[in-house]
Amino acid sequence: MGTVTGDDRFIELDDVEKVFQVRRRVGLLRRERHEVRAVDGIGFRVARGEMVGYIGPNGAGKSTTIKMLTGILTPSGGRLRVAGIDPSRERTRLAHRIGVVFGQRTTLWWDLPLRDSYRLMHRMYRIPDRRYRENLDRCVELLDLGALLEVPVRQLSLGQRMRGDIAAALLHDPEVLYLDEPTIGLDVISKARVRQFLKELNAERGTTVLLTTHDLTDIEQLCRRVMVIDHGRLMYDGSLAGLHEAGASERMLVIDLERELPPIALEPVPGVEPGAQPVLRTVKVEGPRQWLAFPASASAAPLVARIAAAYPLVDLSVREPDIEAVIARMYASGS
Ligand SMILES: Nc1ncnc2c1ncn2[C@@H]1O[C@H](COP(=O)(O)OP(=O)(O)OP(=O)(O)O)[C@@H](O)[C@H]1O
Repeated sequence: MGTVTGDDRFIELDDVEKVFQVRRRVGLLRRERHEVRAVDGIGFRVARGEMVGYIGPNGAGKSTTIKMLTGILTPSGGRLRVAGIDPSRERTRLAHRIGVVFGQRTTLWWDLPLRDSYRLMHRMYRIPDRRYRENLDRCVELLDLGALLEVPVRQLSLGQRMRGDIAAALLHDPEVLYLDEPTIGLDVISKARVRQFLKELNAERGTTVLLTTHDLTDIEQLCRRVMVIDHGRLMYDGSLAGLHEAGASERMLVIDLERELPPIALEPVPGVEPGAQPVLRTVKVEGPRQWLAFPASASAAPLVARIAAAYPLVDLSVREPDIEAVIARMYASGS
């Protein structure tokens, strides 16, 4: 078995830094060296079996962190361990214990049918036959890959390819899975399927998951804990509700009524303190459609039920605030 390590610090970073030396052109001929501190002194622990969101604006240092965790990049400073292993020193040994999915790139062979890519991985990772077959069968079933196995990867849609990539990352039973934007560009149904699969994986196998995303719904549905990074530093580590509170952010109900009506206004719920009731704020009314903002930390379901009881509701959706907006408000409120 692998290196023994405390389960509460399965992933461990202490004051980790990554500094890139870049040359920048100054004027026509001169080039100047300067430093980019992509990761600037980050420390955190992730326990075995946790599912953690790792979010932040573009260029914050997320991918650089993940690359250090996989051993692709060596930290410039600090200490980093995954399952007790120093990734950059023992990258190959670690590779047998981790899985990585980059939403924007594929690890599959472009010209080969999915099944052949998996066969290659079977050999590359020296996965025991039985384990390989069991894992493949399970992924094929849960990710609905049956009809796609003989299709060359280049002919797959983005959502199909992503499911194919997730299966590829799991064939060797990794203990840790790093997901970099796993639902980017997917339609609603594919997103739901990927999220459901990850939830089951985590619940059944106890796989530790570190998830980078710009989609707050991913976090909301999958992660009890979220870390926010910006300019290479950890800005927040806690629950999503806590993040919403820190950012005082709002979600939006988009309501389609049967006909055009004045802005929706709800009667207060009897017996509940006025201060404890979520406040609905009308943002826009356009014909029978209304946009209503409510505090992101409040639950949407009771609000929807109250609206449905009082108004002729035809359709509705809940829009999440985007991560950049939440983080911007977090700064503004001085957290
Ligand atoms: N190989 C490199 N050489 C020089 N600078 C780099 C390199 N890789 C990343 N950077 C810089 O480091 C910073 C952090 O980049 P990183 O890719 O980690 O951000 P990110 O949070 O993953 O962003 P995104 O959400 O856009 O993927 C950026 O300023 C980026 O330009």
